[in-house]
Amino acid sequence: MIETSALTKRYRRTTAVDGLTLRVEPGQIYGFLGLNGAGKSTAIRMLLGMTRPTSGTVRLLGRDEPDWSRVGYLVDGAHAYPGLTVRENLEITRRLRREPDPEAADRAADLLGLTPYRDRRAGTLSLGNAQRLGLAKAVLHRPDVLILDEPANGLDPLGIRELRGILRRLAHREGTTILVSSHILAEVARTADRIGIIDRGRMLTEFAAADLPRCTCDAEDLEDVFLRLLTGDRPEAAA
Ligand SMILES: Nc1ncnc2c1ncn2[C@@H]1O[C@H](COP(=O)(O)OP(=O)(O)OP(=O)(O)O)[C@@H](O)[C@H]1O
Repeated sequence: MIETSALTKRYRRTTAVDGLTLRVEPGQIYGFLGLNGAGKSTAIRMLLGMTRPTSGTVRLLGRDEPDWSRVGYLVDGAHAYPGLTVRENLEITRRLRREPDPEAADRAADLLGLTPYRDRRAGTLSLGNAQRLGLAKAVLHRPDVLILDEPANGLDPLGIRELRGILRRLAHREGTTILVSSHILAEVARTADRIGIIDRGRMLTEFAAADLPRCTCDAEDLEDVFLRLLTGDRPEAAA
C-alpha cells in the first residue's frame, strides 16, 4: 500500500507539491500523470524518503518508516556503475537489497531482456538498455512496492510494450503495489488500473483507467482528454 496525506513540498518560490492525498491499494498500478513541472518527481522523491516534506505524511506498506528492502524504485534516470558489467551491477544490487536467491540477478536480466548484454559494461549500453538495467535493479528483489518515475524514458515501442507486460504481471499475479509516473496518458492508460492527474502540485482528478473513453479512441484522442483536463481553465496553455 502507498498512501500520502496532505503531502506538501515548498521551495522558496515554488510550491512543488500542494496537499497531495493519494492511495494505491495492494496489487494496483497507479498511473501518476502530469505535465512537465507538475510535481510528480518531487512527490515521488518524498514517497521514497529522498526529499523531506514541508508538511503532510507518507506511508508505505502501512508504515511511516517502511522496510526499504521491500521497496523497489527507479528515479532520476537509471544509474549504474559504468565500468562494471550488467551482471556485476545486478549482483551488487542483489547484495545491497539482501536478496538471498543467487539466481536473482540472472532472473532480473532475463525479465528485462538483458541476457544478451550480461557481459557488456553498463557504460556502453544504449539509452534504452540502460533504462532496462535500471528497471531490472528496481524489480530484482521482488519488492512489494514499486515506484517508477518515467520508466518508459528511452525505451523503444517493443520495450514499452514489454514494460507494460512486466508491470501488469507483477501487480496482478504477484500483488506488487505500483506507482508509475508519466506525462503520456496513452501509455499510462494501457498499463494502469487507476490514474491520478496532478497539476501545479495538486490532485486535479482521479479515475479508474477502465472509465477512460473506449477503443473508438486512439492515442491522440486520449491526449486530448488529458490536455483538456489540464488546460480547461487555462485555454492559452493548450496552444
Ligand atoms: N530542488 C528544487 N528547488 C526549487 N524548485 C524545485 C526543486 N525541485 C523541483 N522544483 C520545482 O518544483 C516544481 C515541480 O517539479 P517536479 O520536478 O516535481 O515536476 P515533474 O512533474 O516531475 O516534472 P517533469 O515531468 O518535467 O519531470 C517545478 O516548478 C520545479 O521547478
